[in-house]
Amino acid sequence: MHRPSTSDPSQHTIHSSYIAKLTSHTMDASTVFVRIYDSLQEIIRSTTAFDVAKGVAILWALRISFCMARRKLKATRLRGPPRTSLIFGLAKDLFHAEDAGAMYEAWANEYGVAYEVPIMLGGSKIMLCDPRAIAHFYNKETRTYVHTDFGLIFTRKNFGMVILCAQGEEHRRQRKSLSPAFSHAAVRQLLPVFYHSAYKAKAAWESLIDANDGHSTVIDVQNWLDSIGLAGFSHDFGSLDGKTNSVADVFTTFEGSVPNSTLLLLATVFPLLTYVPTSRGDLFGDMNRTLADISRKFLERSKEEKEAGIVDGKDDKSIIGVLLKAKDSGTDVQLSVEEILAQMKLLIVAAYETTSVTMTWALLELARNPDIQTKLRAELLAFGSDPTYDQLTNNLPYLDAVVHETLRFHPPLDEFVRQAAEDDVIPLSEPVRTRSGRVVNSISVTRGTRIGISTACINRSLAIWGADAKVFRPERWLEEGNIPKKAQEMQGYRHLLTFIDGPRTCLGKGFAVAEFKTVMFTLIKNFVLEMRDGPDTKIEMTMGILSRPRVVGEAGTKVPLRVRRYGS
Ligand code: HEM
Repeated sequence: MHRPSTSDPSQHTIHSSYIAKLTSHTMDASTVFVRIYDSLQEIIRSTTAFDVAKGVAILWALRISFCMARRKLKATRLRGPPRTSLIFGLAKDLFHAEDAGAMYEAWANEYGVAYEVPIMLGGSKIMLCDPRAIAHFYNKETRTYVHTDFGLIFTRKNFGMVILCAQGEEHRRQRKSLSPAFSHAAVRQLLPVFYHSAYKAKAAWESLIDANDGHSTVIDVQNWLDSIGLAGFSHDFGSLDGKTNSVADVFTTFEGSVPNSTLLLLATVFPLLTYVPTSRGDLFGDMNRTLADISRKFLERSKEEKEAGIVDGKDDKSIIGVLLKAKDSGTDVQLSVEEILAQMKLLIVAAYETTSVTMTWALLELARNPDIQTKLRAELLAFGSDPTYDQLTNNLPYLDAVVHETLRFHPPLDEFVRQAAEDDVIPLSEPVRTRSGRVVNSISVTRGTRIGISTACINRSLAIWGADAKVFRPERWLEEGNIPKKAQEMQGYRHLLTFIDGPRTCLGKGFAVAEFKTVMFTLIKNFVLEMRDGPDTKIEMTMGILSRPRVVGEAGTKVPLRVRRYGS
């Protein structure tokens, strides 16, 4: 069908005749409304995709010019690295970098603890590498500093209305309803579930060794789905039994699927591009459907069990049990069924991917640092039987040190970008020099400014963690006064930003640390790990849902280690 463009003069005549009709008579309100509606319909009908694109481009250019003008007038203009591309700024260089944290650290050394990085289409983001600035930022999260439009659209598209994209009061409400599932008391009750999973891994590894020569074998160690399956949903995903299952299948499909960087980076400026079909987008779609299906089944099964009196609602401490209680609570923190389903999908991904990547790194570090592994095993063997929750927390200092050194050295989520919802002044603990050469102790930012924090940079920074920051050295957590003053100024969980800080700090960090320690206790006590191809084996980063380590030359995300039964 022929669709006339708005540049067609006849169309302008139609519009002006409508307006003339609207203004030349005295009409009642409903007639005016109908005519406005009709004229809007007419305009929409006569608008082509090209017109829409033109309109969006003009609006976008106006918005950028307005923001830039405001920034010029009100914001502190910081120094920073030059752009390498007119279109992408430095965004592509950072996207493809093996260690973006190291790039941010080098720029902090050159330009100071707050600096500006050019990104897409003339935009920029301010990076904060200063404890005082970061504490201020996290104090104001969810109100002054909020998700970028892209972050919101991406999360909503892939998970729905989950806590990750809620802001302000809505975030507080969702957090209050989820918190009971993650209290110390709740995690303490989940400990037997974590041990059950760890023992299943142990049994699986033993059978693999027995099937080989009875002493050792090579095992790909990235396989940890059961814990979250059991603890979160009173459900055994069964991946350690070697059964196939749809959740594990979905995660596996992401192995090696690299996002289209151009499209992804453009979507940070034009968030609607998130909806352009891509093969990775299809994987997210599949994941979403599978997780929605599984979550719905969990929900139905839990309801049936509760109704049949199999599980006492009061005693069901699994995450789904707590979510169901929130649904039925009748209080202001009540969650709708759709919200529960969305949170469940998010939790499966948030809990599984992050914990699994971190544990893989821990096993890798122990395999390439045999002295640390031997020292850890000595502590675990001396302790003897399986520790309780309190003993895991207080009585195994070297295990605690290994876990926290892994969290410091390998944060699975390595950068966060938010945008200012209002103008603000960010205080600094040390002065920086601006573009005009002024020395300032605080920086003014205007509404819309993007603010970035690189966890990888902060956690491994020489300026913050001292001369041995780039070495995996658990001892730093044990020696009196060994955490440098600058690192101590860094708030967050044990001075780390791995779980970020403020109102959005990871709800599952107690869960993750307890699970991590239980698994390490069981496996390192019973097995000796070595790099399959010797201590110099190269590791590289690849993509799963998050970026993950793999041994160079392996397919997918494989980390094959030689696993020997301890004492054999
Ligand atoms: C080593 C493991 C983990 C790491 C490093 C980690 C890290 C994080 C980080 C950085 C955030 C903030 C994300 C953002 O605001 O953009 C977060 C949020 C969250 N995490 Fe974790 N996480 C881990 C494990 C878990 C586990 C095991 C669970 C649940 C069982 C969990 C549940 C959550 C939830 C519900 C949020 C949203 C909190 C909110 O928005 O208020 N996480 N996590």
